[in-house]
Amino acid sequence: MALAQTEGIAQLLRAADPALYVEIVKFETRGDQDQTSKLLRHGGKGGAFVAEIREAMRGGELQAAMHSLKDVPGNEETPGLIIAATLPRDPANDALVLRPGLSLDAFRASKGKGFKIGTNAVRRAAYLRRLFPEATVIHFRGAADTRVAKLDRGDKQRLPDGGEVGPADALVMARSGLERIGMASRIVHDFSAREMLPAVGQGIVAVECVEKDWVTRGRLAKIEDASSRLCAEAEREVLWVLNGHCNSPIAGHATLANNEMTLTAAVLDEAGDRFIEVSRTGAVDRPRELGRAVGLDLLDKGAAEIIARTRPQEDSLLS
Ligand SMILES: NCc1[nH]cc(CCC(=O)O)c1CC(=O)O
Repeated sequence: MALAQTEGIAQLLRAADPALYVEIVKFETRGDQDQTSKLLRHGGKGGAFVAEIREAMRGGELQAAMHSLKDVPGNEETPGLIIAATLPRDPANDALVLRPGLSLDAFRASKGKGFKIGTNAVRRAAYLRRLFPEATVIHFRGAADTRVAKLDRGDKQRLPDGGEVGPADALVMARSGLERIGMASRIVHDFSAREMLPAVGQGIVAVECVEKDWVTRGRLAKIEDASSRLCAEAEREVLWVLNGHCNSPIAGHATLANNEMTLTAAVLDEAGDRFIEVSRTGAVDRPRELGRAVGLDLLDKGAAEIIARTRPQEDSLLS
């Protein structure tokens, strides 16, 4: 998935400047291969590996780095670096994939009863518990293609305590991720924002560079998508207001229409019992203001209480 996203950036850069030489440098993505808590302790998904890439940029070995915006923490300082481009947003929604042989009709008829649904994100797990209280939600690790392969093989998931669970009957993943690995044809249902609000930044690829590298910034400015930047700023402001220390599932999604922005954000508890959602519409050119207002609305409505009650998670908090 990371490679597909990076190739997308390279194509845009080459289209903007045909004379530009673009080389993709692959880092051994321990984050993708081995998503154990060992890595997550360094500060989020693949934290150790992101630090290596940033080091290489600061050292001048690389000019730019690709991130899924969703995986960039909302409260992290990255001195000297800047997100110089946000690419046009891919679909932000989550999607349902079924084990071959299972039908959506059967799933619908059962309302999830008897189904084991795998997902890698606390936000998706919380929404699934709300949507399908009778289904069993199981934590499904691994890179996107690994997760689909595990589903198809009927692999069991090993639990931290040594036990096993599964096999899974279904998976919930980002549509954009499935598209990037060429597996969109496996999607049987796209969740609407009403059913399952996406994670902040989901579907947006961000390009980071050294703040003072004006040559690179100039090149990246040419591939910047203004709408996706506006949405990203509004959504990420919500994270900022909720202060990142939040271990509860948070969702946030902005859309633009008629020169206005509508921002919806939610805080859930893991069990899916408690759920606060807020939506506001505002001026398109003041995304942070809107994000701030929505974040404060969430706090007013009791988000802080949900957040305080959620036990710390080692795993991805925001996805
Ligand atoms: N956490 C991993 C991750 N980071 C970004 C995406 C793809 C979605 C995107 O473009 O934001 C995924 C896969 C997933 O969540 O299923």
